[in-house]
Amino acid sequence: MSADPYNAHAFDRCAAELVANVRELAARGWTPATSSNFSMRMDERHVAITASGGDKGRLDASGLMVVDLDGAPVGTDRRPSAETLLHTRLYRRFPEVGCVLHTHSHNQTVASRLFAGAGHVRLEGYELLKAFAGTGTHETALDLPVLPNSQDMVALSALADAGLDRGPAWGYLIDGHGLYAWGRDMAEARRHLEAFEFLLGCELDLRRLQQ
Ligand SMILES: CSC[C@@H](O)[C@@H](O)C(=O)COP(=O)(O)O
Ligand SMILES: [Zn+2]
Repeated sequence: MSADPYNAHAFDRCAAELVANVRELAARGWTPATSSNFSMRMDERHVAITASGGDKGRLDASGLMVVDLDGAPVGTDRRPSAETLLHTRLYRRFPEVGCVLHTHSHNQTVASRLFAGAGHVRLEGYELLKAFAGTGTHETALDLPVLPNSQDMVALSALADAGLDRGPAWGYLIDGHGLYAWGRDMAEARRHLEAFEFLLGCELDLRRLQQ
């Protein structure tokens, strides 16, 4: 545990935004069985993140804590999300990223299995691609990476980081696991998460209908 001081107001601001949004995402069934984790950047050294375990549909500020960019708890002995390093790696790599959202929806999990062999899901020709920051037309393609799952977060976060060298992305899937999506703030991260969820649902339906 680090004692590195942080601004309590910054934590309260992030906590309020996280609690409201996480509960809404949980109400959609995207966080089954205590799965999923969520974070927001507080400042250049601190991140507010969900503690490990707990029903995300009942999240309140007591289910949130502070970690540094190495994933070490700050000012508490509580256990942060088991997947904290996947969050902090993104905050380290992209100074502009302000929010990381990880969910385990049915669509995300099925798509991660279906497209694991290809290593990505190609999302192409959809109007909703314009939901992704920097995309102004449907006449484009976005490859959502699919990574192999692992319980070794050091290895998995390094793999995710290497995958991002291949091109810009606002998210990745993990095989049999779920989706990570991020953005400059909560509103953008949530827009990206919702767009991925919708587009993955479209891809799954198309495959069913094309059988
Ligand atoms: C309850 S199974 C899901 C977990 O293994 C994990 O993938 C997850 O998303 C939640 O872990 P957590 O440690 O609560 O952040
Ligand atoms: Zn998970």
